[in-house]
Amino acid sequence: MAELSVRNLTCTYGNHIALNNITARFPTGKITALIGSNGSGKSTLLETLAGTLAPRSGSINNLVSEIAFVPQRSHVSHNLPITIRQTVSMGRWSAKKNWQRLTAADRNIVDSCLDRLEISGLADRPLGKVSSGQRQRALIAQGLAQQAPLLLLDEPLAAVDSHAASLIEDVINQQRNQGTTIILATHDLDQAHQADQIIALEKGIIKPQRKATESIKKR
Ligand SMILES: Nc1ncnc2c1ncn2[C@@H]1O[C@H](COP(=O)(O)OP(=O)(O)OP(=O)(O)O)[C@@H](O)[C@H]1O
Repeated sequence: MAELSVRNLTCTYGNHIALNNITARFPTGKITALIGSNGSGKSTLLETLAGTLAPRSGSINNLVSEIAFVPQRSHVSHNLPITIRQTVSMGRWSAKKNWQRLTAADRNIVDSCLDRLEISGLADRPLGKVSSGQRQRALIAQGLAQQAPLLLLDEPLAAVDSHAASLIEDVINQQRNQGTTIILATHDLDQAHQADQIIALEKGIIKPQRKATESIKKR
C-alpha cells in the first residue's frame, strides 16, 4: 500500500480556516497520533481523510477505498433500536454489496471484535442503553469489524476507564502489527508517545516535529 499523504491541504467551515495549508505523510502500517488543543484541527483532518468533509484546496494522495472511521460521538438516543451486536455488524455490512446477508465468516469476525473489546456480554443490549465508555468500545469494535487497511480513530480513549483504555491501546497495537495504517486523534499524551509518529496541530497548522516532541515532554 503506497504511503498516504496530504499536500497543501486547506479545510474551511464557511470563512473559518480549520486546516491551513498542511502537508503530512502517514506511514503505511504505522500509528500516527494527532495531538493539539481543542479546536486545533484534529477532527477536521480525520473527517477530510474519511471523506465526510471536502477540502477547500490541496490534495490527498494514495487514499485507499476502504476506510474505517470511528468519529467522536458522545450521545446516542436512549430509544435507538439497535443492539451492540448490530452496531458491530454494521462494520461488515459496509463491505457488502446490495445489503447481502452476513455470512458465517462475517458473524465470526463480529464475535471476535466483540470479544476483543470485551463487550460480548453486552451484545444484546441496546446501544443507547449502555454507558458512554461501553458505547465507545462498541464503536471501536465496529471499526475493527470493517477490516479496512486504514483505521481513523477520533479520541478512542475518551470516556473509557483505565482498564478499557489499556484494552483499546492493545487492540490498536495489534492492528498496527497486522499492517493496518492507523491515524488517531488523542489528548492522552501516554497514548501519543506509543505512536510511531506524532503530528502536533495548533490553530490549523502543523507545529515543527522537534517542538511538538518538546511540548509533549514538558507536560
Ligand atoms: N461544523 C463546524 N462548523 C464550523 N466550525 C467548525 C465546525 N467543526 C469544527 N469547527 C472549527 O474548526 C476548528 C477545528 O476544529 P476541530 O473539531 O477539527 O478541532 P479538534 O482539534 O478536533 O478539537 P477537539 O480537541 O476539541 O476535538 C475549530 O476552530 C472549530 O471551532
